[in-house]
Order: sequence, then structure tokens, then C-alpha cells
Amino acid sequence: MSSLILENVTVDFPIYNAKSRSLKSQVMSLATGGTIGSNSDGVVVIRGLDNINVNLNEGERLGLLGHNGSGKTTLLRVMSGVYHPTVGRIAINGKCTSLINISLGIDPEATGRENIRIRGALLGFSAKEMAAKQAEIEEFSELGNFLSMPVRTYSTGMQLRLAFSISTVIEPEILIMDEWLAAGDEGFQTKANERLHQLVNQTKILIIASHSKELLVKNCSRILWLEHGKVKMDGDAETVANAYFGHL
Ligand SMILES: Nc1ncnc2c1ncn2[C@@H]1O[C@H](COP(=O)(O)OP(=O)(O)OP(=O)(O)O)[C@@H](O)[C@H]1O
Repeated sequence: MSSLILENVTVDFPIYNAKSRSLKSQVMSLATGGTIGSNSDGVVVIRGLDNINVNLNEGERLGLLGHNGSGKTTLLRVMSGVYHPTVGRIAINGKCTSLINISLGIDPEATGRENIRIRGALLGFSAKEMAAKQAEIEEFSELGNFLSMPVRTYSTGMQLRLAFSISTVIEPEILIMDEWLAAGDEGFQTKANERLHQLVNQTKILIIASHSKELLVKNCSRILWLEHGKVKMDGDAETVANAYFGHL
């Protein structure tokens, strides 16, 4: 059974070149972002997440809502292992894939084909599994002869096509997304959308951050509303979305 559990998770970002004396006290509810404070050494600290508790089980589809800087991306990054909690712990059960920063790790000097191979190895595919995946990824990307060219020669859209084709070939049990991924030109977008829908439908646990009510209500069963790194509301998707969009 897949599950994802966060217990008392706090994430602090120490900012060594900021001066705490220049910070003015602000009315919290007016400010965007996390809480800015300082630690015992006088170092300025931005608290991205503040004591978050989430328990996700198979079948759950969690949406993240909140103003700019409320902690959505930080939470997604903690869930995908990019950040470690400063305090608290996280337990992940199941194969987890994050579709945030899909272009990260693409080597511009290597060819498209080499990049597919490199990423496959990083994802833990065996040589045999990779041979089948390689053909599938190449075909999906529709990059043709460009697959033999270094990625630095690609346009932005072509790079995205490659990154998208690679990142979505895996079938995760836990899927983490920051907004709905859009890649490529019109033709490719239709195809990319279909693939994303497939992934979202197949995954056992979904976590997606978005500013779109429609997207969240359509894809999620539960929504966590974050404010200044804290949980403001957690509940049924429609109820939380109505409360959030009603307060704006
Ligand atoms: N790498 C970092 N270094 C310092 N502070 C950070 C870093 N990443 C995030 N923060 C801070 O943590 C808080 C939460 O940011 P986060 O990116 O998680 O917000 P968000 O809800 O995803 O916002 P948005 O809707 O604008 O994408 C903000 O106050 C931000 O300034």
C-alpha cells in the first residue's frame, strides 16, 4: 500500500547575507510569503513551512492552494526529497515521481538520445527495460534526427519535448506536480495532455499545487490550503476551494 506521511514538518531557509535589523515588523495577514524571523545566532531565517502534518493514503488526490509564497512549492519539494525538513519527518511508501523541474539534469552537451539513456539509468531502469523505454521516448518526442544532436542546439520547446517525454514514461505510484505541465506546440500539447491524464488517473496518490480552482476541483478529492507556511484549512476539495476563492 502506498502512503506519504509528513509529521511536524518545518522548513527554514537561513539567509546569511540579510540583516535582521533592517526588517520592519509587518502585519502578517497582509504579507505574502512565509514568516521572516531570525534564529538564535541572529541569522535571518525564512520559514517556508511551519509544522505541517499530512497523512496520504492510496486513492487520495491532494491539491495545494495558497497565496504566492505560502509554501506550496516547498511542500512539493519536501515530498519529492529535494528539501529535507529542518524539523519533523517524512515517510514515503511507494515509487514517487515529481514532475517539477523536469528539465533539471538534462546535459546540454549530450545528445537527446544520450540524455534519455542517462536519465533512464538515474531512474533505476535496467539495460533491458531501458531499451524498450528508449524507443518509446524517442517516438513520443518526435525529435527525429535531432535526437543525434547535442541538446544545446534545441529550441526551448524542443528541450521541453525531450524532458517531458523522458519524465512521463515512468508509471509512478505517487505523482507530484506543480501546476498542470504544458509542453511544446499545439500538436504536442494535445498529446502531452493525454499522457498526463493517463498518469494522473493511474497513480495511486496525486499531489498537485495550483492556482486554478477548476483544475483542483476536477482532479482532487482533498485540498490543503496553506497560509504563511501553515495549514489554514484541510478538507474536501470543493469545500476548501470555495472557502479559499470566496475569501479573495
Ligand atoms: N530556496 C529558498 N531560499 C529562501 N527562501 C525560500 C526558498 N524557497 C522558498 N523560500 C521561501 O519560502 C516561502 C514559501 O515559498 P514557496 O515557493 O513554497 O511558495 P509557493 O506557495 O509555491 O508560492 P507561488 O504560488 O508564488 O509559487 C516564501 O516565503 C519564500 O520566500
